[in-house]
Amino acid sequence: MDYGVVWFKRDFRVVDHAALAAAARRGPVLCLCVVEPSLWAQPDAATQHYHFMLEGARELHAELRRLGGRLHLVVGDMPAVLDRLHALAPFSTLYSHEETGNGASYARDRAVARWCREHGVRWHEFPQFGVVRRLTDRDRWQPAWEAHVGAPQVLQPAPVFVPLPWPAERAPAAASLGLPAVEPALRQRGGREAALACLHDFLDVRSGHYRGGISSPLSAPTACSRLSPYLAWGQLSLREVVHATRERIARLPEGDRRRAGLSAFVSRLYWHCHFIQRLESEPALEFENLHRGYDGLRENDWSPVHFEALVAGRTGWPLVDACVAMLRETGWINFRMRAMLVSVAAYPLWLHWRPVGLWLARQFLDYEPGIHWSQMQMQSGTTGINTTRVYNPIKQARDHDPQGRFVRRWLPALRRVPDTWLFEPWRMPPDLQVRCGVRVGEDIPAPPVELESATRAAKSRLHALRARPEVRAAKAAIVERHGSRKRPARRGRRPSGSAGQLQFEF
Ligand SMILES: Cc1cc2nc3c(=O)[nH]c(=O)nc-3n(C[C@H](O)[C@H](O)[C@H](O)COP(=O)(O)OP(=O)(O)OC[C@H]3O[C@@H](n4cnc5c(N)ncnc54)[C@H](O)[C@@H]3O)c2cc1C
Repeated sequence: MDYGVVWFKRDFRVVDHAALAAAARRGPVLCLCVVEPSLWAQPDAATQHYHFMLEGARELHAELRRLGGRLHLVVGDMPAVLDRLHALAPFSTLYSHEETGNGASYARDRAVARWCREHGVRWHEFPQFGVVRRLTDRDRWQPAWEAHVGAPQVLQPAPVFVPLPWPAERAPAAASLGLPAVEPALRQRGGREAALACLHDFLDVRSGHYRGGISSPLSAPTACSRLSPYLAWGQLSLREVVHATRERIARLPEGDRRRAGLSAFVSRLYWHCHFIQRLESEPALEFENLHRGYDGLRENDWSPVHFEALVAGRTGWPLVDACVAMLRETGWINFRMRAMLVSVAAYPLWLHWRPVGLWLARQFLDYEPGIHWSQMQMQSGTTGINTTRVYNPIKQARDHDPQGRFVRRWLPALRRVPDTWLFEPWRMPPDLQVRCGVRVGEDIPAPPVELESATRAAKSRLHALRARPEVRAAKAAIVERHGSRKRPARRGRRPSGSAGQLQFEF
């Protein structure tokens, strides 16, 4: 009996699942979730990702049980799994969503495509986001995004299920995949139920605080949607979220704060796919500068001392260290604080984006390679098409945590530091350090570099490179291939130094 294999990757849901629907329309289906040890051994993989994925898989399994089937979990590298399955129970078609993942998942997909060709199996892949495979013209991207999110959700015909021809396997423990034991104690939980609760809570209530609430690390945890891990792991479909949001906007009265919040939120969903499209079109950007003219800028200056201070949350700049502490406990921080962390790493600490990005990929529960690596490069100044954005952690603290509530929550030693010294505690006079019982260099670290001069030196190195004729000349091609067309600059009147998505505001 012929059947189709539905391969669930980062799309653990039944709702709006094009691959499952297509397979079920054609005949019996076998639903597969493959734990691939070689992917979990990658340097961007983390225990929290694995557990979040399994939480989603468990709920998907329960959902498929209600439909009369099950999700079969198998451990092994995908081509080997397909070999085994095909030998025991031949099938003619493989169904999945397209994935724009890291280099290892891209190589794996190519190996699967090869396997399919060699075994006469058709592989049908369906877009999961508004990302276009083999996009030839960036001008066509925005209408394609709108067409994807505006299309009706895929209706699910009742599938007929086929069992796996070998006994059920258990998910391996994270440790046996080489993943560390620790994960953020307060991270979001995976699964469709938590995802829907998060979505509706945001649509109903929290979106009223989105505008004005997303920048401060104090208000952002509730003002932001917090949907990123559910989108990254496909426990919600992007289209489902856009539809629910647009329907809600249409029902809200004029002047309701949620309307503005939800409109701004939809534009973030557009950026979500815009950045993933960059990696889809340029897979090398995970490893190489998007603008190759910036090669050599930081590669040869790696400072383990700076990196260790950052990762340990011991840079001495309170807002930076508090963000690292929050990230360690929760697996999430807001956009502005992510950008600030990377900016501090890239400018005063002069660290290359790749190792910093690997560390952050493991810290972020919502790690989405396309957004992540594009943002790492943008905030480090190596895309060549974005304005240099440098976030001063002292100014950010004054603007977004003026009373020091955030830094004192995450850095207990600062609770004893008087308000006057909160933003620059390393400057406290020695007698005051004794009186408040906080010694710089012991209870709190001193910054490894002087912020202003180190940032100034970093910026001038970057600007010197950017001014070179060959670097300037190569910019146009990158804008053409990757620049956003959302708000095009008026013909012949570009603000100086701008191109593509310079108007990207946060
Ligand atoms: C260095 C750096 C790395 C990042 N890495 C990731 C990542 O791995 N995964 C990830 O989902 N986001 C990443 N972001 C973008 C952004 O910080 C997160 O999407 C956001 O903080 C997630 O919280 P939220 O869902 O509550 O966001 P909301 O503000 O509620 O946004 C809604 C959704 O829009 C998308 N989105 C929001 N901001 C952006 C943005 N700037 N670019 C692209 N998409 C956006 C996300 O899917 C998000 O879930 C990164 C940002 C920076 C500066």
